[in-house]
Amino acid sequence: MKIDNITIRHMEMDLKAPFTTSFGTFETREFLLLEAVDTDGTSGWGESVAFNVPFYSEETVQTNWHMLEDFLIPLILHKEISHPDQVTEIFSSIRKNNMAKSAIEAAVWDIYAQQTNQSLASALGGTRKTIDVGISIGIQDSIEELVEIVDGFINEGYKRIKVKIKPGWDVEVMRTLRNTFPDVAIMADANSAYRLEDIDLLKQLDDFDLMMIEQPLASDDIIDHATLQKELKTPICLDESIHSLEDARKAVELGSTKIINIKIGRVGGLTEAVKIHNYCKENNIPVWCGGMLESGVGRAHNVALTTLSNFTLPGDTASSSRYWDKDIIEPEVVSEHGVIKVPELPGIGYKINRDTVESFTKSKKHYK
Ligand SMILES: O=C(O)CCC(=O)C1=CC=C[C@@H](O)[C@@H]1C(=O)O
Ligand SMILES: [Mg+2]
Repeated sequence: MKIDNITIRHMEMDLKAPFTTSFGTFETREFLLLEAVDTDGTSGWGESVAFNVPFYSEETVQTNWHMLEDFLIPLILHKEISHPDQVTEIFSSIRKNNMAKSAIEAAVWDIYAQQTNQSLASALGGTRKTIDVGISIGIQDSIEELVEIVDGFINEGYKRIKVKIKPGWDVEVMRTLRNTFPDVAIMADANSAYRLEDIDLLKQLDDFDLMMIEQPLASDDIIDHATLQKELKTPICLDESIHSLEDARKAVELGSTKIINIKIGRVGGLTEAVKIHNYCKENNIPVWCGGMLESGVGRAHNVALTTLSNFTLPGDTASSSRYWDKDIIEPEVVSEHGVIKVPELPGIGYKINRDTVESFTKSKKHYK
């Protein structure tokens, strides 16, 4: 395989409903969409999950464009690639910038799967033909509103409910949800909104039989999470703290986490995501696939990754229609009763609607 040209598109899609986390509210989703074309004309697609603001991680749409244009694209264009695992090696001189790297790496995986006439799921070693999925719900204006939204998604059959928490929107919220929905799988995601001093408050969450508390403490911490996990009954799940297999190994060995949320962009691509999956499987740490309000391209990659055997907990990959009036792929990702059928066509398995892509394109640039 040899990448002949790459097109980057700065996309902006309106979210059907604002999504609020402990670090802010999104009403639209800006992101970079990347198309890589092999010398034989095969197109592969990847999506960077970086936001337009550096609040989830230090990467943004703008930093991504700079890294792709000035460093990553020049490293990979016209280079002979025999397997997508080589992309991580090709990029090894570039520090971090994982979301920018993963946009290209995921597109290369898409090309490879098409050229080897297999689904991306199979190319990654996945075996599942369907995947169970949950839903992630942002912070609402009132607990009553949240209860109504949760009720709706439970009726749609989502396998687990993830709600955002932050100081002032936590214990009462989770108590109400647990009292209203005694048998539903519920988890909380704090996005680093707490400190170790909040330990007494966080221990109150142990009363609600949550599946996990995601990233309660600082986004670059594993030490305080290890201290906190010793005090909590509820398993801690790390998201922002885990950028690589090495981060995962250290966190598991320290006892900082009992579950890991794998996000392809956060860890630099599918190759590293599979390595983290395999390590966690060997160490009896269940994993699930986190979401980043992706378009259908990133959503398709998440579906493929979630077919690997140790993705035993429902992830965030809900239906396209949860986020978008119209997605950029056909068919859209559809979850029926919390189950998504894994496409078996070669590559990501969904067709890109180029007209819809153009309609959401703010700007684009072609690199040969
Ligand atoms: O529905 C999804 O795509 C998941 C949304 C979600 O929970 C998140 C998206 C992006 C950053 C965070 O706010 C949060 C997460 O940490 O998982
Ligand atoms: Mg999270």
